[in-house]
Amino acid sequence: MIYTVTLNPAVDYFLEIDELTLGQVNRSIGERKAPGGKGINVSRVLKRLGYSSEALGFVGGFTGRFIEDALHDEAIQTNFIKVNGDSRINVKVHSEEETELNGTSPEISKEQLQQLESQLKKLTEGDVLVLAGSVPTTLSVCLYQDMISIARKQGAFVCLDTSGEPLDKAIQARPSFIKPNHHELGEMYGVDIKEVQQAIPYAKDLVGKGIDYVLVSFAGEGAFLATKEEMYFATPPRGIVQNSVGAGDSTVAGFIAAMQEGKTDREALSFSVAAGSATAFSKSFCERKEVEEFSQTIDVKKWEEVNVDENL
Ligand SMILES: Nc1ncnc2c1ncn2[C@@H]1O[C@H](COP(=O)(O)OP(=O)(O)OP(=O)(O)O)[C@@H](O)[C@H]1O
Ligand SMILES: O=P(O)(O)OC[C@@]1(O)O[C@H](CO)[C@@H](O)[C@@H]1O
Repeated sequence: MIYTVTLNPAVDYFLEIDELTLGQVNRSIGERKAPGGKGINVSRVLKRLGYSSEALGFVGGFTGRFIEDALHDEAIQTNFIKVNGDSRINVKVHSEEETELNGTSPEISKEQLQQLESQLKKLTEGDVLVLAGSVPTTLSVCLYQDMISIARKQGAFVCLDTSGEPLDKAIQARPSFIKPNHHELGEMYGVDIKEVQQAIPYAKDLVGKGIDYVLVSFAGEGAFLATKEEMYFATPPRGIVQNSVGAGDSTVAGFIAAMQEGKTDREALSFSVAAGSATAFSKSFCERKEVEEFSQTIDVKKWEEVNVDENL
């Protein structure tokens, strides 16, 4: 079974605004609401790719009910732990640029955290656990690290997509797969990564630390996958970005779907990038058909075959 954990789910409130002006009343010309948070997005994209998963994490209040109902409407199983406060509302403004306003988490008690721990202790060999999104500031930065240790002990394959201190700590517990973007990778090593080739030694270092798959994404510039055996680079398709919210989560979901299908590492990278780009080019999330079509057109090379001057 695939489980996704979102510690801090959200109602994503998308507003389209012609020209956003700070300090003024801005009126939207279009809006929509969706259940959000990175783990939840992974569950939603997995569903579109043909895979069931169970969404775990903490929800509360009227926003929490909206999140659960919306997921059930999409036939996604949930087993959320209920908290007293309201789940946050994250505002995503689409104007000349994309601007995101993300809220904080409702309070989560020790008992509620213990319930999550009990859920993880029920994982079994062959399960996939996805830990994605920020850790609420009231919780320990070591939370993901602790969760990974439990899940790995149970024999689960653990995918992690987070940033900052929780990511630094979590690496020590050796997740099976991580997907930092180039800024997040740079942050881990205290460097500013501007070009793909700069990221290579850091990705290799992470593989050396025992992470089986390190997928580094560079938005429209490409993505590479480092494993013990090989390093592949994929050039994403070209298109018009409609909405980048959830593109990274789609990349994670694409990788998990590819693994479930027994695809090779090269194919898995192409499928993940296809899913990320198909989401970036759509108003909402990718659909399986377009991911398959993009995946056929994506050029994946072994890193040593990449001509940096020609390809980057
Ligand atoms: N301009 C673009 N053109 C094509 N594909 C894109 C573009 N931007 C993002 N993508 C796709 O989305 C994937 C993830 O993008 P990115 O590197 O920005 O990750 P991220 O920062 O985790 O994403 P997010 O914006 O969801 O947080 C890329 O690997 C690529 O497949
Ligand atoms: O505040 P976090 O947990 O870092 O990110 C939350 C979030 O911005 O990430 C998703 C897109 O990846 C959105 O659905 C959600 O609002």
